Amino acid sequence: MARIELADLAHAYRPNPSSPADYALRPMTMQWDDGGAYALLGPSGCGKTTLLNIISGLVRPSHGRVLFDGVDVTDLPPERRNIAQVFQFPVIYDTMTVYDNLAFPLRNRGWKPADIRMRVEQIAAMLELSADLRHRASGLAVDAKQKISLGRGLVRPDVAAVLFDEPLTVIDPHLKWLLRRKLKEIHHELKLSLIYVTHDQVEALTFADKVVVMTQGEVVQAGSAQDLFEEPAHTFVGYFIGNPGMNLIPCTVKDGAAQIAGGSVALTAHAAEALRGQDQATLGIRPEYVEVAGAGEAGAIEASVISVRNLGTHYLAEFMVGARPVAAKLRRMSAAAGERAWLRFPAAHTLYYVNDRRMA
Ligand SMILES: Nc1ncnc2c1ncn2[C@@H]1O[C@H](COP(=O)(O)OP(=O)(O)OP(=O)(O)O)[C@@H](O)[C@H]1O
Repeated sequence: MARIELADLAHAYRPNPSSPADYALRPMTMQWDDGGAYALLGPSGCGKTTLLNIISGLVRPSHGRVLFDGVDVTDLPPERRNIAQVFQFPVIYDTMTVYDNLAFPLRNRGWKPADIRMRVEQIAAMLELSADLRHRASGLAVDAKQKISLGRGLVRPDVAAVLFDEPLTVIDPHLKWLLRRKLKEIHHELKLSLIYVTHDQVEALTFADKVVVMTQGEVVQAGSAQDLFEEPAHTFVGYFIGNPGMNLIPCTVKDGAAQIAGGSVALTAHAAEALRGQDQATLGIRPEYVEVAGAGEAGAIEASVISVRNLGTHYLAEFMVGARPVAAKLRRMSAAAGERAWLRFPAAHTLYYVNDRRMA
């Protein structure tokens, strides 16, 4: 296992990039700790696969360096980087048995047959493939084949890291859920460094200890599920994580308050200090923390109720505050669509952004 550092890394597929939009990856410096379980999360086209391929050596970055345990590997080809990579679709030898598929990476490195047997049986048991070890891979369903691919990625204990690029795409939803949990258990047991690429927030948040969120070629936050939920560092993290995502409401900063559509939300001393010198900001609050106040209550914002849905465990209500929609998840909801309501944004859960970055 290795600590992976990306030092001032950037990548453009086109020659002579001149504007930020020409880069598939914008300049980044970051570190992936030895033994960590990471997810790389972001929408299609944000640069996840490019970043993964730069770590494995399939793509050479146009700027910056890649270091494994402090050693510069930027110019090393994939086969000399000691990385295992699992792709979206199974990459296995159809004519071999499941056992031989799993044993292949170990035989290649000259392991003794008895050691191979022990390791293959351990990995097969973890992935519930033990009963299939003697079967030819060609006869198996696609999800069993993908389990073999996962096994081949995990079988070598000496790799710098195992990289997964959307590995559960071909797996049916129920098995997907089980395999995600399994991969997490395997991570705790084998202590491998894992980087798991996905565009699915549930997949990322259930698998990883640390989720690295990307948008438009940029890493905008790396943190635990709780960090991303409670304190999104960037408006993109706010609305991408959560269902529905964070409410983001433009406001005017004036007289110690955030002014929105005729109402005002008092700033804490910390927020007032952080927003000093700004006259415009964006107020962010998750639907989980929006509260309904009494009519005309001090500090409450007037809104119109657009829709209310009873989802069994809670109500999902949509309001309009001025021209902005605001979603709320509420335990109780007495107002109906078309009526007025007053909303309260508790200071402890109200964040402020300027140019998409969190200030307070
Ligand atoms: N070989 C290539 N040549 C030119 N442009 C590329 C190449 N590969 C990717 N790109 C571009 O780089 C950007 C990032 O692509 P990348 O595949 O890394 O994103 P991604 O987040 O992995 O997306 P997806 O989830 O759809 O695979 C996209 O604009 C894509 O069109």
